[in-house]
Amino acid sequence: MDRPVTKRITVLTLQNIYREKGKIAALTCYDATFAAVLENAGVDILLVGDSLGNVIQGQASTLPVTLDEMIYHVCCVERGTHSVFILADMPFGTFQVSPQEAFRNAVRLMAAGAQMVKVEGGRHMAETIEFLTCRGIPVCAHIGLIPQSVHQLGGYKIQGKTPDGARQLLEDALLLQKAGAAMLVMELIPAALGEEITRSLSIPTIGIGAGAVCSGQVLVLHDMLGISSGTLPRFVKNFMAGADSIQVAVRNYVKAVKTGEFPAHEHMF
Ligand SMILES: Nc1nc(=O)c2c([nH]1)NC[C@@H]1CN(c3ccc(C(=O)N[C@@H](CCC(=O)O)C(=O)O)cc3)CN21
Ligand SMILES: CC(C)C(=O)C(=O)O
Ligand SMILES: [Mg+2]
Repeated sequence: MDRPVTKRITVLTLQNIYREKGKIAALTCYDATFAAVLENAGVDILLVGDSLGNVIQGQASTLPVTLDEMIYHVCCVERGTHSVFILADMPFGTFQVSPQEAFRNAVRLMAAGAQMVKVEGGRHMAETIEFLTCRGIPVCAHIGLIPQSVHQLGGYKIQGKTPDGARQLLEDALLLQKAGAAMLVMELIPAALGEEITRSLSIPTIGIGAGAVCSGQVLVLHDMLGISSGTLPRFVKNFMAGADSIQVAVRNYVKAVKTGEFPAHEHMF
């Protein structure tokens, strides 16, 4: 017999958690050992994020990360796990030129073991999201602070602060859902806007600095383990404080997300 296509949590499992109003706990992950720890601790989604440029490679931004590097880390995470859902970032420059080029590049991440790809950007990504979705590749959209545009945004600043900015982000979210996005990451936006977008959509929203009323939360693994260098964004909580192992810290994160205890007021804007 063939190797089973997946014994994993699927996009349907995520939709079920969402429909039953449960919370989705996601963390970034880049290697097989952490992947096994996170899977055993009950994390629902492992995001192989291009934040690996920062935390693995020591880069100043996510911009230098290549598709081949992303593929290598997706393979590592896939090998370390058997049940968790694997989401992979499309790195800078691999999906912006055309829907066709985005499809070719997304295929390589899916072949490496990703179950969904994530693309940064608002309404201008709608055509690409529709192109991929219609051809069998589930897509997670990512709006708000989009780190690949850091040089355009002028820093890692909160987005959607003005009434006009907030309205545009809500419109983006609705257009990306209409284009077929299966999920939406919202990064660094006011909590009230995160709530408004979450209530306006019928797909799960995953927040990072987007307040408590999201369908789920994500953090960079190294940030929540308290081992990242430099000053951390306010939305980060160190779950190693008061935990005596990484396993316990990750379990506490999953519990805190599922109960709605994280994020608390001090992690919001
Ligand atoms: N380790 C790590 N964690 C991340 O969350 C992360 C990365 N790397 N690399 C890519 C981007 C960059 N991110 C960042 C970086 C800095 C802030 C930050 O300092 N934000 C300020 C907000 C400033 C404002 O109010 O506008 C903060 O206080 O949180 C936020 C997100 C998120 N992503
Ligand atoms: C912070 C999350 C959402 C991400 O895109 C990444 O880790 O690259
Ligand atoms: Mg990313």
